[in-house]
Amino acid sequence: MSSKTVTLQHPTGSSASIELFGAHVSSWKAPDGVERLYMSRKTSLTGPAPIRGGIPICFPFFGPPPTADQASSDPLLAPHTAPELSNLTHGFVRTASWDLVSSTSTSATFSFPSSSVPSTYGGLDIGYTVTLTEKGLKTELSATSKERIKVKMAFHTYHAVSDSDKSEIEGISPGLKTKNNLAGGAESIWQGGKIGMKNEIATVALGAAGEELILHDGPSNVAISSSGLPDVLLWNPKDKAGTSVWSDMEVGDAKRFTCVEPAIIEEWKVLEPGEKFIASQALSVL
Ligand SMILES: O=P(O)(O)OC[C@H]1O[C@H](O)[C@H](O)[C@@H](O)[C@@H]1O
Repeated sequence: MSSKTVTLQHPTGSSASIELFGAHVSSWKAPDGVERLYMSRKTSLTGPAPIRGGIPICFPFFGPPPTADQASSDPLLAPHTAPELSNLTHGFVRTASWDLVSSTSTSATFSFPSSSVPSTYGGLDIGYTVTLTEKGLKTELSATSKERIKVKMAFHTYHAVSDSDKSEIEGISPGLKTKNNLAGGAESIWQGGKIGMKNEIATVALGAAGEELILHDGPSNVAISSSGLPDVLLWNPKDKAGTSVWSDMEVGDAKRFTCVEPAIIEEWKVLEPGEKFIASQALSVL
C-alpha cells in the first residue's frame, strides 16, 4: 500500500483501507475476509476524478451545486455557487486529498484541509472518522461552519453483491414517501416489503435512514443504519454502467454492486454558526 492509503485491521480479522483522496473507504473486509465494497477496476485512487466505488463522501451539497438563481432567492445556498464548483456534482470533499490526523489499528480520523475549502464558505471545518468494529464499519462525518449555511450530503456506499439483480433492501417502513428520480421525482407511498434491484433505480426513501435496513445478497446480509441522515437513496445504473455516461466502470459492473446511500437529499439542513453537524453510517455483517 502507498502512503496515500491508510489501512485498519481488527483483531477479529476484518480490515479496511481509506484513500487520502476523498478520505475514501476503498475496501472493507468482514472477519470472513470477504470484500464487502465494490471498487471499479477502471478508477484512479488519486484523482482527479472522484473514485468509483467504495464509500464516496458527498458533501456539502448533493447532485449539481445550486444555481446563482436559486442562491439569489435563498442566500444560505450562496457558498455553493463558487465558480470552481460549477462542474462538480456531490460536493467538493470527494475530489481533494484529506489530512490524516490520528490513527490506531482500528480507527482513523481525517480532516479536510481548510486551504481546499472555497472562500465562499467563510470557514468550514470538516472531519471524518472511520472505525472498524467487531463485525462492521462505522463512518462519521462532522462539520462546523462559521457562517449560517445549508448543506446536503450522502455516504454513497457501493455494497459489493454477487448479483445486484437478485439483491434486495428490507426495512423501508410502509407509509414512507418515496421519490423516483428516473420518473422526474414522481412521488409514491411505500406499501412495504423488500425493494428489488433488478432494474435501473434511483429512488429516494424520505425519512428511512432512522431505521435499520438490511441488504440481502443471497446468503450474505449486511445491516445498514445511520444517524443525522434522514433519507436513503437506492441507486444502480444497470446497463448504463460502462457506457459513455459511466465510463469509469466496466460493462456489466452494475451487477457487482448495490448502492444504499444514507443521505440528506430532500430538504437542506441548516447549519447554525458554530453548530457541530454529525452524520454517521454503521454497516454490520449479519
Ligand atoms: O457519477 P456520480 O457523480 O458519482 O453520481 C452517481 C449517481 O449518484 C447518485 O446516486 C445520484 O442519485 C445519481 O443521479 C448519480 O448519477
